[in-house]
Amino acid sequence: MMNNKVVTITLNPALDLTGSLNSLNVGNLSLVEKGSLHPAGKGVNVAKVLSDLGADVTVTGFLGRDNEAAFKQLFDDMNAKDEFIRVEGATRINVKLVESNGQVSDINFPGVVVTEQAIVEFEKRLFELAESHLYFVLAGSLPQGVTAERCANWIERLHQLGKRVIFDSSRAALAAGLVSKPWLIKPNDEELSELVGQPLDNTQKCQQAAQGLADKGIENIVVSLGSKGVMWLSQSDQKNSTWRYAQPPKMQVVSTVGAGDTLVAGFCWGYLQGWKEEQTLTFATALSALAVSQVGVGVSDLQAVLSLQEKITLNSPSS
Ligand SMILES: Nc1ncnc2c1ncn2[C@@H]1O[C@H](COP(=O)(O)OP(=O)(O)OP(=O)(O)O)[C@@H](O)[C@H]1O
Ligand SMILES: O=P(O)(O)OC[C@@]1(O)O[C@H](CO)[C@@H](O)[C@@H]1O
Repeated sequence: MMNNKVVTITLNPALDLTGSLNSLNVGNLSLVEKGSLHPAGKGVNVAKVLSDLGADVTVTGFLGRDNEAAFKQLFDDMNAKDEFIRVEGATRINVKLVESNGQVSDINFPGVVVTEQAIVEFEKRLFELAESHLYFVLAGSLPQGVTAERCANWIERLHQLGKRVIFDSSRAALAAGLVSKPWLIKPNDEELSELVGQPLDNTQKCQQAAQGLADKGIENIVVSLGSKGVMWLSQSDQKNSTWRYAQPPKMQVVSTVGAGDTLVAGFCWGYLQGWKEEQTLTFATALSALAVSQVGVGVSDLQAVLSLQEKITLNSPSS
């Protein structure tokens, strides 16, 4: 059955201030050639891509009251239902400096302070949304005031309600959230390496690390490998696990910011559409590969994604 509805949760959104420059001179003057400021944050980026693809999106999390206008405008443009809890202060501004060789320096700020009262309000809203939704994408870092354990508890409760939680976070939040059995996680290779506490310098090691997580009861482990593509371990039960590896062609990189969020959105869309796994993987890989040729996220040309999808190579990871 086709299901178009999804909730994205961004506990710590951001306005991204992106500057393109020839090269960054750390500790010295750098001249930005072109700049833009746009509403973002991992869950918001996922929502934007899903909405461009045609999903019925509801967005929630915590948003600072002082600078909400750009977010409200984006949600209106996306036709998304705005269920963000408003909190005192301003949503953070994260700085992204993109050099002409494609290298990105991310300077991420801590974000607003969330009170206990706002958290209680958020919980109420989240579980109301669970009455009418199956898919939840929880993406990004935690603001001050929200502990990794609290976040893990939300995943656990959604899991117990039979919801499909797609979880993309890092550091302590990722480690705590894993215990709550999200339905799909998408670490990049560095995050996976940090999680298992060892370098993952070849595919086999990546595979072993992902298998260890699957053994703990996570059905889908998607490991993003930047320009090298995507490895996916899907395990519907202990006996049936499948490894797939998709590689994109070489792309002209403008900015990689949001590529991971676009990949998450592609996976979610494939599931919402009821596609077979290979179709979902090649589509999501093409979608994210194309995303690196632009600043910000969004799908402006679906035909270009479908053409690129035909150029995605599928292998088993050990080959
Ligand atoms: N240079 C590239 N060329 C082609 N595809 C790319 C490139 N960089 C990223 N991608 C695609 O985007 C996906 C996600 O990228 P990456 O592994 O960098 O995620 P990430 O580290 O979570 O990104 P971010 O946090 O910046 O959004 C990759 O798996 C790949 O499909
Ligand atoms: O602090 P987090 O939530 O880990 O990351 C936030 C962020 O870097 O992620 C997005 C790109 O993935 C950006 O839009 C945003 O600034």
